[in-house]
Amino acid sequence: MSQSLRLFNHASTPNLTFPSNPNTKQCYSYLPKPSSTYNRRFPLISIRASSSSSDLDSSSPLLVSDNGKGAVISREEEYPVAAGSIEVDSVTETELKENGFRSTRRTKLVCTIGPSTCGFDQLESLAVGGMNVARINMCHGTRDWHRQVIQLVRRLNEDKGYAVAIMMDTEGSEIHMGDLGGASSAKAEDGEIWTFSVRAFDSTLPERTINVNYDGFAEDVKVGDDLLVDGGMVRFEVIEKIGPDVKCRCTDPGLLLPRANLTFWRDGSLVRERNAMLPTISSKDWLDIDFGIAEGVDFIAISFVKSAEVIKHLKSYIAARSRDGDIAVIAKIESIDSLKNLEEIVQASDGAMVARGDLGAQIPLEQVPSAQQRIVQVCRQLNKPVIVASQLLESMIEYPTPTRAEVADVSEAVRQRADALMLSGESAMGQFPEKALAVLRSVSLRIERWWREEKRHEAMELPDIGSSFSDKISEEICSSAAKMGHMASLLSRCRPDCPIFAFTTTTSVRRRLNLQWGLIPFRLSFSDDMESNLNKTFSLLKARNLIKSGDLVIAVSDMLQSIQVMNVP
Ligand SMILES: Nc1ncnc2c1ncn2[C@@H]1O[C@H](COP(=O)(O)OP(=O)(O)O)[C@@H](O)[C@H]1O
Ligand SMILES: C=C(OP(=O)(O)O)C(=O)O
Ligand SMILES: [K+]
Ligand SMILES: [Mg+2]
Repeated sequence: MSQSLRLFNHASTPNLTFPSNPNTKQCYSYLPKPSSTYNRRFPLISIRASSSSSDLDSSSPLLVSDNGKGAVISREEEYPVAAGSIEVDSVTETELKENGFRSTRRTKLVCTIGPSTCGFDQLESLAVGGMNVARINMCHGTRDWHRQVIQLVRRLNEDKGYAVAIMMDTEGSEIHMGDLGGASSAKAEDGEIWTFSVRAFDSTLPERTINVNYDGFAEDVKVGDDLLVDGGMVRFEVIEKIGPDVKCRCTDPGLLLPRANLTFWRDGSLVRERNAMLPTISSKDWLDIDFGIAEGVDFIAISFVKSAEVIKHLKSYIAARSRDGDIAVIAKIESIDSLKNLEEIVQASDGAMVARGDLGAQIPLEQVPSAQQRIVQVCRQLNKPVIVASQLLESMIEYPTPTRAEVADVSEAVRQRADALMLSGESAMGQFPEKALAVLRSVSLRIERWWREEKRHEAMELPDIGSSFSDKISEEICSSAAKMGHMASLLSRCRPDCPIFAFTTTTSVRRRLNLQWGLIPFRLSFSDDMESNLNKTFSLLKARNLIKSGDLVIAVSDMLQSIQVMNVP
């Protein structure tokens, strides 16, 4: 039987019990006895495994389990896991078997799905290549198109054993161009005169004419303003206004893409008075959100968030409408206001995205890297998953290899320990979606391996975040479990130098956990008896060759408010 060490279990001991085994490391923190019955909202097992008890080094794997951040969720579609079975992503299982625990990828990958990747086989290739979350961007395509993608991802999960989550990204109500009358792009040359118009054109667009989605556009711009397409990819100067038409001269030539974002600048600053009056969630966005709720997406990302209020409003809207209120809301940080109100926005959200595309159109480009670093740090402090997005591998839309600069950018995001990296055009409409994904994967793995080799376990001062007493206890339990292996961990937040196995009873929670750094979600059924849950988990993992007898593990359970160190029986 396992040499089991019970550090604390209030169910059987009134206070802290110190271990009698002299070989175990003496590094526990005092855990006060909870005053009330223990909190069942967060059944949590954290198991840290290594080959022998003397091998408690920081790079050995940590397995964690979490049943979501709220009540145990049951969906109508939810089906019990067959007794004696455990569900894990088939790609992860293969990786675990082939490479062992230590080399599992910690950084998660999000792919935007578009014309290049919307077929079943293409989606499957992305899943095989490590896609954890599929993003659909409601700026483009019809709801029917998006529904089709959602259904294909579902089928992929069901038929082939993946747990790819779906993120729906709203259009938001910023100013953008129309869809170029069906053309995939248009080239604007230096000195050319183009017309930006709010008129509705019933047939084809006149030559060098761009439709603008915002009625107040022609009133708001002034002659002399700079008009930036996509944050400066193409630049125009406003030279004349004729009713609904605004004539502009191209000053920086480039490719115009359908529905590209437009900003205008006056005397070196962004003009944003009008934008401030547009609602963050437009009426079209609300329809898309209803669609997302009806389709049961896992995440809704909100564009151009300005304040925490809109997030709170959306969260209560979702809670009232979704069957189980389990759609996570991701705040996209891509405006000056979102940077100003960053902490409160992140606090109100279930996660954030560093949406560098639009962010770079609203603040000077050279400020984007420091903004990214701050957003990633704030998210980690507040324990919210964070995605770094846009232009990570932009050149791979056209070319099969990335630039050195792009690889350096991806490395930096991984090094910052962002939870996830995202592909946009590279996977949506690029020529090499799978290659781009492979670059994200291999760069992530390389940096993560380098940490292990160099033993760079970055410890960050993390503030207490639990508000309730039992949350605080959970936090204590996790950090003391982490300290035993000289590594940081309040679960994923501590970015421990080991994978974290997350056990849940719920399919949707399993998919949502997929966004978080280092978490490998499993689904199995739990009983009320934690001891037998653990034993069952061990035997299922052993049967799948994912752990073996003798592996040393630390099991953290906030169902029992306990930590146990034991060898796998
Ligand atoms: N559902 C879709 N249908 C058609 N094209 C799409 C779709 N999703 C994305 N794209 C294409 O991929 C590009 C990059 O995607 P993304 O970065 O999400 O959007 P945007 O460039 O509008 O911010 C888009 O500009 C568009 O050309
Ligand atoms: C991710 C972003 O948002 P979208 O692609 O919807 O513009 C961005 O602006 O970087
Ligand atoms: K969007
Ligand atoms: Mg954006």
